[in-house]
Amino acid sequence: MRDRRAVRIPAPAGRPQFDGDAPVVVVVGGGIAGLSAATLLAERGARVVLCEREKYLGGRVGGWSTRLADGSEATMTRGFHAFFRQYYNLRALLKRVDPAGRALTGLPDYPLQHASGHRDGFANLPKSVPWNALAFLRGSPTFRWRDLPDVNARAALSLLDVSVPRVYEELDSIDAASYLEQIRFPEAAHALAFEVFSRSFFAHPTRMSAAELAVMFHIYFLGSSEGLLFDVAADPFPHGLWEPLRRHLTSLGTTVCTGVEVRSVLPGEEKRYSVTIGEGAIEADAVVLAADVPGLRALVGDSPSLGDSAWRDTIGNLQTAPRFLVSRYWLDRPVDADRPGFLGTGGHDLLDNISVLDHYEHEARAWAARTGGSVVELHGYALPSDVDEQSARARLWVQLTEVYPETKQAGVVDERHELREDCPLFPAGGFARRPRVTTPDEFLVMAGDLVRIDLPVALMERAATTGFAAANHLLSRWGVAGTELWTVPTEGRVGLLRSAARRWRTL
Ligand SMILES: Cc1cc2nc3c(=O)[nH]c(=O)nc-3n(C[C@H](O)[C@H](O)[C@H](O)COP(=O)(O)OP(=O)(O)OC[C@H]3O[C@@H](n4cnc5c(N)ncnc54)[C@H](O)[C@@H]3O)c2cc1C
Repeated sequence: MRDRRAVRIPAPAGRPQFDGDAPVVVVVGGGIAGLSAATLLAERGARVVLCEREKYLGGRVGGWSTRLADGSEATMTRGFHAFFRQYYNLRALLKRVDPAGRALTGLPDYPLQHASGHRDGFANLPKSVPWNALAFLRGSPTFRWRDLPDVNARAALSLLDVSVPRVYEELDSIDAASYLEQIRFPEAAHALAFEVFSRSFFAHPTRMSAAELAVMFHIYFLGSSEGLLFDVAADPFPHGLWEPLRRHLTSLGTTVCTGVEVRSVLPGEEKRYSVTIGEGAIEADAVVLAADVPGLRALVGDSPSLGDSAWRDTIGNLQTAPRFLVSRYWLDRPVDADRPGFLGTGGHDLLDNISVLDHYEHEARAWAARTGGSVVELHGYALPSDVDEQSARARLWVQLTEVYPETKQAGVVDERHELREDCPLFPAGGFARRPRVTTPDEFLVMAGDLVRIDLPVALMERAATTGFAAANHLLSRWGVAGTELWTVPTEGRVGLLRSAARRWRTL
């Protein structure tokens, strides 16, 4: 159930559908942002062409078939994803093809384990703020009451009064590491809760905006009653999520093209744009750019008449976070039965989390039941530039054996590794320069987790929210109704804490 204080942004008004005047819209990118935009536009009757460079949909949440050394067919994916309960807009997208909510399944907790042995969790906390935070503090071995006098209350209070977008004015100029130092949280707490968060943005805290970290804190701690509990995909992403959505789109008349790269968007002859796709071109009335950072930079670079020079500079200056490695192992024996489906890890050299897929995903569970083995995935984010792929793989494996010692004896049936560098970086001072949903061209819009929208949403939910917002913008240009959006409250929800923070701010 949605937080009762969640905020509804009403749908832009208009006629319910296009009637005989449907425009052609090309959506560039078949990740969550592109799929959200394409779905809403197609549902309103636009003639949508969705173009995705990879052979699969889902972007960074995509997956593909692979044959393992033992002859089994398996699905490799871009890696474990947590679908938090406050991802209202993403869930609205998935509901189109999964009305009963079977595609996602809950994990009981979000356990975090530090190399020193401390372990925290978020299960069984009260739902209301601030009792959830107080109960967490009471039960946490990492946050000890006796450490609290050392905390810089003034700096920490700004976390209690996060208001979006104001928090970007207050904190975007400093990086997350400096901010964490100002707060002076106990070291283990700092490493566990906050570095884990900032690394979930694929960046080391020194390279990430403190405002982005504070927004995460708001979304998952004090801003929403859903907290840090999440669901995972019960089936590999393509089977459970994206192929059903592809069928939904096709049934609405959308042309879904995978394995094709959009190379440029140029002025059209009969319509506003001519979109170059592979060797051909399509004339379009509007374009949604829902590509990742490298794709956007290349596409805009090859589309000289698109936007204006300030906007083109913004796109040209977008940065990606450092490389990250996802390693999946099919092992010849199980891990201990009490290992959680997902474990966040802190204080290790490269390892950020471990998931045991056969503990929650049907396909992996079937493979494990058939072979007596297990399927384990390791993530290492923000890899240092001097670490090559081979040594990153080796170090992640060693760290797995330290956290789950039973894997020392395991034989590897097969393994797959994905080393990528395609997540956006949100550096300190970068907020004002982020691209927005609207662009200097009225019928060119943007969507994606890199796109600025002044709501407390992040990652997959930012992708879905900006995707719907981009479609809303185009639809309202044509006088057609859009969709409502939802978000967790845009500011701290406990009046007392908010006024304390404000008082400190004015001192
Ligand atoms: C390992 C990993 C773990 C993650 N874990 C979580 C998590 O637990 N929770 C969470 O909320 N988020 C998580 N994320 C982040 C999440 O995956 C992203 O926020 C989200 O998927 C972004 O969606 P998007 O549509 O904005 O971009 P993308 O998924 O990157 O989609 C952009 C698409 O555009 C395509 N493209 C680019 N250029 C072109 C072109 N010229 N022509 C055609 N197509 C093009 C790309 O191939 C890509 O498919 C994780 C990411 C990774 C990598």
